[in-house]
Amino acid sequence: MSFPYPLVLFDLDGTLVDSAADIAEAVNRTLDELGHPRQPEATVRAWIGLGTRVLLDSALRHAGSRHTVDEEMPRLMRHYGDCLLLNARLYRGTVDALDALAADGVTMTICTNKPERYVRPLLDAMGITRYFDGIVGGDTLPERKPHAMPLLHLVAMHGRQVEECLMVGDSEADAGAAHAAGMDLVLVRHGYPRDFDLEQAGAVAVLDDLATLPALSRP
Ligand SMILES: O=C(O)COP(=O)(O)O
Ligand SMILES: [Mg+2]
Repeated sequence: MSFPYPLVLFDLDGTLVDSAADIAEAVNRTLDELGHPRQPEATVRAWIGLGTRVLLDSALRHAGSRHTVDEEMPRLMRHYGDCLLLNARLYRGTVDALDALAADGVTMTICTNKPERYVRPLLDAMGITRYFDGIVGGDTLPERKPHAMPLLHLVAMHGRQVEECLMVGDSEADAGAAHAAGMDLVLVRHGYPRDFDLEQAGAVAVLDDLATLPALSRP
């Protein structure tokens, strides 16, 4: 193996899959049904990354809604499932990176804040399920990113030490979780980073294209 980390934890939305248009459509169908104005995708992108409760809470607050997250989660989840595969696509370089790492013997997992039941259907539709050995979603464990728990769960599942593992993500949640776990971090520039300076996040690399990931060397 030439890649310096035998276990890689990939974030999903904004890192491997460009899913913002579908998430925005799910939010907009929800807002529409509640009588609130639809929002541009650019606005919704800033609400992605901390899980679907934060997504809905952000949308309802932005709309000045009297509806609550607890009441309206089932509505959002219905639309989320309906919209999951409308426009989703892999980022350029994703398959190249996964192929090269797999050929090198690297074990790969998914560590996402997306609800777990939507993760595998999305991976299946993108044709990349076979690369991953272990999936943790935003509702799999009691804590989600930026907590360290989902990362440490995957590390333990594979019997690895944190020092042997790399988190690859796009957002503050990924950076926060990696730092909390004491894990090295790579960030991509093509995702949904909210109010967050990728260059100042303590990443070992910030990539324009995932295809360059397999050439990463350790700091
Ligand atoms: O669902 C979210 O909030 C974001 O999902 P991610 O962790 O794959 O970026
Ligand atoms: Mg992400």
